Amino acid sequence: MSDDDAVMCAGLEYAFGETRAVDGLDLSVTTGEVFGLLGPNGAGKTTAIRCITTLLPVPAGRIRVFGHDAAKERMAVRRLLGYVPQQLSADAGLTGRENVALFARVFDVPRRERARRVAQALYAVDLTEAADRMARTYSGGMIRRLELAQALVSAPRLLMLDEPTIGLDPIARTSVWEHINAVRRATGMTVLVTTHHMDEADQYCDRLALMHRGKIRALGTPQGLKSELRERRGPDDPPPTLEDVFRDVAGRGLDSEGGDFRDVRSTRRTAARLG
Ligand SMILES: Nc1ncnc2c1ncn2[C@@H]1O[C@H](COP(=O)(O)OP(=O)(O)OP(=O)(O)O)[C@@H](O)[C@H]1O
Repeated sequence: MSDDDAVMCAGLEYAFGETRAVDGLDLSVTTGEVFGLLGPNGAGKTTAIRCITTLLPVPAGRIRVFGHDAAKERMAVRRLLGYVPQQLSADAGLTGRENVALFARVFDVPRRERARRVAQALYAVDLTEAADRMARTYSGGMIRRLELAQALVSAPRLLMLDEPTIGLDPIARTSVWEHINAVRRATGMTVLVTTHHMDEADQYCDRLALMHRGKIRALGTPQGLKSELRERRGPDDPPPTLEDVFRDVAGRGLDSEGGDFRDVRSTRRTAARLG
């Protein structure tokens, strides 16, 4: 761990009453990588992400973002990051451009640069043509890309995405990832993402942490995690998938509880807000 890391968490704890949502989390995210945080529902991923964004206080342990202490330098940390939460963050009654402009104001993008930066962010997610339409007319994939533009307008060094592709069809999922990667190539931005989709974690993340009951249980590259399990199981077994790695760590599969309900819940939440 070093202060050059984009994110460093040491001994992080966070409890809701009796529930120890994050329970001694040690984590470091290297500058420039796409880091995936995987885990079943309730593993503590969202809570950890919200502590790193400074939306939740840090009751025990330490978090540094590009060397800045999240407990003592909250504003410095906030200026460095863009955050796309699980919940809908776009306003249906505004156009795409107005939604992004709102974030530009909130994140203090200098007034004279705002129009250009808003247009740039919309262009980066392929929403230039739809920019002046009401967000309520957008598809689910377009809304997610709009939320990405909202997070990108402040030119963050660290982009944090909580389940960015939940409820999207495979084409829209690929499109969201292609836009994330294009911005990353252009800017060198670091990405910290939570996902339930093992195929996405495998394909798009440089490194993964498997989180279970508030702690990291396994850490490595997708290939490294699979190879390590293969070595333990022996060459006669079929080559393990990431799902197998997860089952080995957590005692059950990532998709074995609640996935469908979460998708429905998330989709309904989106529909209710935009409808
Ligand atoms: N506001 C809250 N009040 C009480 N308990 C909470 C609250 N938010 C989360 N929890 C609990 O903390 C634990 C961790 O939840 P968290 O949302 O961080 O997990 P997660 O890994 O992000 O799960 P999911 O994939 O469902 O979002 C769970 O047991 C959850 O029920």
